Amino acid sequence: MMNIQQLVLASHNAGKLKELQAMLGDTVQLRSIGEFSSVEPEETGLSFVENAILKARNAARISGLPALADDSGLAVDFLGGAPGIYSARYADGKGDAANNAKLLDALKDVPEAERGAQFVCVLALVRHADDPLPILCEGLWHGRILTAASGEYGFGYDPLFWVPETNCSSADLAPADKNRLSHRARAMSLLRQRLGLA
Ligand SMILES: O=c1nc[nH]c2c1ncn2[C@H]1C[C@H](O)[C@@H](COP(=O)(O)OP(=O)(O)OP(=O)(O)O)O1
Ligand SMILES: [Mg+2]
Repeated sequence: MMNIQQLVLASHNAGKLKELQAMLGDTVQLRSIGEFSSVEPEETGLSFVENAILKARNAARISGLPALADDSGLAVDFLGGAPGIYSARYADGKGDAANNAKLLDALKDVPEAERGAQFVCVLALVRHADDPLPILCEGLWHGRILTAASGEYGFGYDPLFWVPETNCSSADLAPADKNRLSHRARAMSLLRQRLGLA
């Protein structure tokens, strides 16, 4: 459908770059937007889709390359879907450790049966900054929020996300296993199909 050898990844998150590049293999080279600019666009959208498109357009504009963006987050049932699109900013930009501490606190004394959550990932690919037809793919990953952190791999909320199918946290999973099961893996599998790479 589209022949892309080089894509700029519209993300300043090294964890995403690593995972997405591993999923794409070596037919597509992902270049980080960090090579072109250190300014992060404000994520003003009200949905994962809007923020993914906004980040992709911004990266395509800055780099002159086709751009892929990943907007993702954690939607917790007990919190009505929060932090959702605000996951990265949950503890006011103080980073992953503060986000995780705030989440544990928000779910203090909440019983296991009410600790359901899903990771959400939307990938948006634009051929150029003004592309009128971005390619959009989404993936969900269902799990539960643990009562204490576990695991060393991954990034973000991984130490708190219990994965039922493997009976461990997503930070306990070896990277190759997370990259087969995750919300990002599901979205990327759809994107590969759309691009004729599957
Ligand atoms: O597989 C994951 N494992 C653990 N945590 C995750 C995952 N996927 C997303 N997350 C969390 C990290 C961050 O708190 C938020 C994404 O926020 P999001 O704005 O999409 O990414 P970001 O600001 O880190 O980088 P950027 O916007 O430059 O791509 O959800
Ligand atoms: Mg962000």
